[in-house]
Amino acid sequence: MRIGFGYDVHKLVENRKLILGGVDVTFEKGLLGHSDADVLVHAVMDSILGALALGDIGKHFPDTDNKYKDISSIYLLSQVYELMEEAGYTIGNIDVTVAAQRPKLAPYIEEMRKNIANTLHTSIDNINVKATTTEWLGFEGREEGISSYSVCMLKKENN
Ligand SMILES: Nc1ccn([C@@H]2O[C@H](COP(=O)(O)O)[C@@H](O)[C@H]2O)c(=O)n1
Ligand SMILES: C[C@@]1(CO)OP(=O)(O)OP(=O)(O)OC[C@H]1O
Repeated sequence: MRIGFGYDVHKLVENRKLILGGVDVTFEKGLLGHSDADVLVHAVMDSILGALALGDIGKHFPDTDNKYKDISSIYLLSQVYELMEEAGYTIGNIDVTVAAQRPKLAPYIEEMRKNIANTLHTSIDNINVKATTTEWLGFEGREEGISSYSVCMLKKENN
C-alpha cells in the first residue's frame, strides 16, 4: 500500500468556464490555467503521482507544451491512471476537499465522484469529494481562487 497527497490552487477570473471534477459548474467566474484548470482533478492527480513517487503533474504535462493548452484534466487523469496501472497499483480510496466560498458545490458532488471513479476504473465508493467554504477568510474566501487537497491510498494487486 502507498499513500499520496496533492494540493493545487487556481485563480478565479471572468470569461472562463468553471470545471471541477470534470463537471461544468454554473458560476459567473472560472479558473485560469494552461489546461481547463480543474483544480480538484489536479490535486487528485498529484496525490496519485505522489503515492507512486513519480513527481507531479507539471513534470508529466508541462504548461510550456502547447499540446496541453485547454486540455481536459479528466483526460490527464486517464493518463495518470495508465502510469498507476503500469506500476501495478489500483485505487484503494481517494478523499478530496475543495475550498471554495462560492458556488455551492453540493449539487455537483455525485457527478464529480462518478467522473473520477470511471476514469480511475474503480468503484464510486472509493472516491469521496467534499466542499468547504473558508468562512470568507483568505483568497478562497475573497473568491480570488479555489484550492483543493487530496489524499489517496493505492493498493498493489495481490497484496
Ligand atoms: N463551495 C461550497 C462550500 C461548502 N459546501 C457545503 O456546505 C457545507 C458547509 O460549509 P462550511 O464551509 O460552512 O463548513 C459543507 O459541509 C458542504 O457540504 C458546498 O456545497 N459548496
Ligand atoms: C495541468 C497543467 C497542464 O499543462 O496546466 P495548468 O492548468 O496550468 O495547471 P497546473 O496546476 O499549474 O499544473 C501544470 C500543468 O501540468
